[in-house]
Amino acid sequence: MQLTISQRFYFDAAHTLQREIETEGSRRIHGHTYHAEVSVTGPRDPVNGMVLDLGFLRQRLQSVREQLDHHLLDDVPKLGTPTLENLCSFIAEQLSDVHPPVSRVRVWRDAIGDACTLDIP
Ligand SMILES: Nc1nc2c(c(=O)[nH]1)N=C([C@H](O)[C@H](O)COP(=O)(O)OP(=O)(O)OP(=O)(O)O)CN2
Ligand SMILES: [Zn+2]
Repeated sequence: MQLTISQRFYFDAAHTLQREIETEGSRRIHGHTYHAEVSVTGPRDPVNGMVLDLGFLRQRLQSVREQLDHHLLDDVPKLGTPTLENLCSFIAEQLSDVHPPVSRVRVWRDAIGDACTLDIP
């Protein structure tokens, strides 16, 4: 039986973005509060009854958060253009050694309802 556990974190960060619409406001440095949810899918360990200790996942998410929170996302190494899409793949890459593996990363901004979901088969 496969089960999915998940954990959320948030970070406040600034960025700029080159776009074809709403160009001026996006090009200026501005900030957002981002929320992220990371899911891990796997079987339960028969001894401890856990897919993965959520405390372990929390520690890993804290180290990802430290790379993003109160940073200018344009300058974060390996992130690329600071879009929701690239934030999903950056977070997944940072957690690529977690076992059982990360099955989904979701990043969203509550203020305007924007969201991106990366499903990892
Ligand atoms: N496919 C994507 N499209 C857009 C992304 C993205 O990450 N992926 N990101 C943006 C921008 O971050 C943009 O700043 C959002 O701008 P806007 O819709 O104008 O929202 P506000 O900055 O006004 O929102 P507040 O959070 O209320 O300040 C655009 N497109
Ligand atoms: Zn923005």
